Amino acid sequence: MSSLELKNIYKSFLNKNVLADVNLTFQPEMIYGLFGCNGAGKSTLLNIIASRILTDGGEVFYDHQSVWEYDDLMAKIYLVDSNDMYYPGMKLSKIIADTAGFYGEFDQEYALELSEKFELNLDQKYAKLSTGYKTIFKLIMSLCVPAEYVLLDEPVLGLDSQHRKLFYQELLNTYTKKPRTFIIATHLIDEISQIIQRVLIMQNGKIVVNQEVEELLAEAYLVLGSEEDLAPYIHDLHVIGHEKLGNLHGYYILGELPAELTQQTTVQIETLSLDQVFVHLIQDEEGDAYVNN
Ligand SMILES: Nc1ncnc2c1ncn2[C@@H]1O[C@H](COP(=O)(O)OP(=O)(O)OP(=O)(O)O)[C@@H](O)[C@H]1O
Repeated sequence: MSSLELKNIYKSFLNKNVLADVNLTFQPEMIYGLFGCNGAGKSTLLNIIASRILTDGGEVFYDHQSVWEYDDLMAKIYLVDSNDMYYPGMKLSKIIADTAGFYGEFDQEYALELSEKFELNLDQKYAKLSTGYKTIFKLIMSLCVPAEYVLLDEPVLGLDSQHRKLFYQELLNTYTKKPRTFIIATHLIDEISQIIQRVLIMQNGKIVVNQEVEELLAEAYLVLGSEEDLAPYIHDLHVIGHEKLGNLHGYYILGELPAELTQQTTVQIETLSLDQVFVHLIQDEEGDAYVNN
């Protein structure tokens, strides 16, 4: 398996820059979370990688070959989003059989097993499925296709919590048995923080964070204390957020804390969730200081 390399990707709609010189390498066999506020450019980026929309500049390479020039390379990339990909009148069992015929190594057995787990009746026609079950069916297909890069744009939209949990479990199961790359664009950051290995954050069409989740969270803190206690340290730290409750100040910080500060008995230090890091980082004008491609 090779990495997928995005080089100098530009895209604008109606003279508005949506992607501005995106350079990024997706590693094989890695689960990525792709986060960003509404309109940040996540779907545009995934659609470009999957060749569903054209760029205004730049290219996507697999093993140094442009994926848009070779059909066999395109089969290595599979995108699931809110668009319906199937003929509405077709039975699910027929869609599975046809997909298996198209992709030689489609895991038909696993598709049937997942259909049972999700209680999906394969005799139904696609058009007759509820919104949630249409999503479930598309997700089942995404876990069974032999693509090396599976792109999931808001994959659990419309799924109840039990089905979301089951999907995350199955994604991890299939990944463990057959590692490949999943890129999951979602706003449900905390829900997937346990399954992703690397976090990508987009802001205004740029990747502003590209880091191992563990590494990012290992140095993400909320430091609580009085102004008097904290003032000597704060100016040397990367503060991404600040809150004040009466006399108590809370500073959201990325980076190593000075030992002297951590030893203060009147200062309280808490670790942050990925969602907390995202919320504060995205508001922080210096967010792009964390680019780490
Ligand atoms: N076909 C299009 N025509 C015009 N503008 C578009 C088109 N597709 C996307 N845009 C614009 O591009 C910007 C990025 O949209 P995109 O859907 O990529 O963002 P996103 O990060 O996926 O957002 P969300 O989290 O809301 O799904 C938005 O301002 C959007 O309005």
